[in-house]
Amino acid sequence: MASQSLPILPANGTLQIKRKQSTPMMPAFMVSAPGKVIVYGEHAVVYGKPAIAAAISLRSYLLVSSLSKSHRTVTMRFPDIQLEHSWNLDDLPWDTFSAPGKKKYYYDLVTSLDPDLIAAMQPHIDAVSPKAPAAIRKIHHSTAGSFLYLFLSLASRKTAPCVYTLRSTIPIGAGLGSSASISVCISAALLLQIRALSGPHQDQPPQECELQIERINRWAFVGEMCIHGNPSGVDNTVSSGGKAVLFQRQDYNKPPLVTPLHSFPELPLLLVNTRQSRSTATEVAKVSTLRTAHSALTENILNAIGLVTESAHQLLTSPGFDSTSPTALKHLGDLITINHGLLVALGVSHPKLERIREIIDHTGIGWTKLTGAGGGGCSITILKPQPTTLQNVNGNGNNNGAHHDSSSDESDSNSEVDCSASIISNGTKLKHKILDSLEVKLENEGFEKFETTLGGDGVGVLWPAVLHNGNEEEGGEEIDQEKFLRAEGTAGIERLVGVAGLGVRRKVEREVREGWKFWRPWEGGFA
Ligand SMILES: Nc1ncnc2c1ncn2[C@@H]1O[C@H](COP(=O)(O)OP(=O)(O)OP(=O)(O)O)[C@@H](O)[C@H]1O
Ligand SMILES: C[C@@](O)(CCO)CC(=O)[O-]
Repeated sequence: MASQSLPILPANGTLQIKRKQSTPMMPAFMVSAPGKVIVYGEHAVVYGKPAIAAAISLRSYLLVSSLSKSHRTVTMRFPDIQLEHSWNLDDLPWDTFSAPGKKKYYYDLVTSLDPDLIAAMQPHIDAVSPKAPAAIRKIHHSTAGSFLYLFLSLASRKTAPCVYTLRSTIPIGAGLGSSASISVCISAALLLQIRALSGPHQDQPPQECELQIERINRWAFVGEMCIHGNPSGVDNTVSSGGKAVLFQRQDYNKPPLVTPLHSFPELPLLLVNTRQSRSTATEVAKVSTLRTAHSALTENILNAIGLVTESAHQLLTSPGFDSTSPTALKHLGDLITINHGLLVALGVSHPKLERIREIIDHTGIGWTKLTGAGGGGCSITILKPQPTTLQNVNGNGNNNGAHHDSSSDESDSNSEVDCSASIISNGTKLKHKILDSLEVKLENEGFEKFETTLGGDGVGVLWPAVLHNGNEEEGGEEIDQEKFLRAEGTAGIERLVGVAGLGVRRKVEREVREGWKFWRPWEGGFA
């Protein structure tokens, strides 16, 4: 593996490539970007209200492998959706994308898709999975459209033939920003390939770091537009920058207001996937229909959601905010409950989301809401520091607002039995026991549970795609396409790419990603 440094673009914008030696091909490299949860404010954010969103530790990974010039192809290998397709580089509509008035540059702000460019691209999208069933073809065409629009906008006829292999640990279409995460990966990879990004590297000033993230984010937004039409941009913003943000987009012709929330606590989070698929576009359209039919009412609900977000923001940024204080956590938790109720009123919940909330409420372990577009997808639960007191384990209290109605007796009695059995002095053990019994119960009903943490890193780069695993002498482990494709499940992918994931039961420590570099403006630049 040729050793080659990341391209360096100095502040004055003149491109310099710092290389040990010139090599005919770029080394294989990887980029990775996180999923997100919207903690407060989904749907209302589409109508100009603020939302708070945070990165999670589930991520997408894109491996970029150059081919020799004789290949003349660009290939997507996206096994998560069983998509594999190659285009001949010379057949693509470069002329249309580079025509005067059409050509966009890496530093441009693109806020809408150009119908002429979409039309020029269409025959090449139609050629993708032509025989697949309609529902699958639709998914393939969205992803391929997003990839090709970015590729044709950022690359050029002279771009080296390449294979882009993508795998993600983020459940797709579950409200966790899987599409934004892949758009961020594609945008970052292409910008790195055309050398429009510097770093992340040592001594990178925070402003430059922010500029790089913004550049990736802008193009990721274009990718998001290809996948779901009218995105607010919140998902790609969090996926690019990581941690948590207050996000507001009042004018779609201008960049959104994004305020990083450095004080956002690294909260343990329980994520439950209904496994009920839905499309963000459909859920967003539902709210739009409701808004037309019941405009004043819907406007009030959207305003109320905006107030929920503002209240959380006020608390999170108040002097002396302490995320370990039970009062502060209860405030944030109450807002989760209220926000969920308002989303129910907008009609974007689903019986399966309600069932999950009911099961979790009965354990008293935390506060639950749907996250993202709803209509299925995932719920999030912010965990209480000490989930269940002796009092409510015994059924004498209900500190969670959970309705202990006799119709859900089964979950009640189960959790009571389980909790009673584990009334031990150590609250952590109790929490683990509740989480274990919850997992079984949720799985029995066909749901999938993830334990994760809020507020991690944004986009990262592994350049070249080699992990040293503490042993420089052996030259490291190269991540090639076949290894990457063979890695089994989330654990296999994370092991291969060098990520030690975090769960709610582990101590909150910085995740270990050997060789990976991240733009971290909140730490003064690079890390
Ligand atoms: N791992 C992946 N491989 C290929 N395409 C993907 C992958 N993950 C997401 N996509 C694309 O993104 C689409 C899902 O986007 P959608 O916006 O519906 O859901 P989401 O991004 O997971 O959730 P939300 O936007 O509500 O947070 C898929 O249909 C597919 O086109
Ligand atoms: C439903 C929505 O608010 C969040 C999707 O994760 C849509 C958007 O912001 O683009």
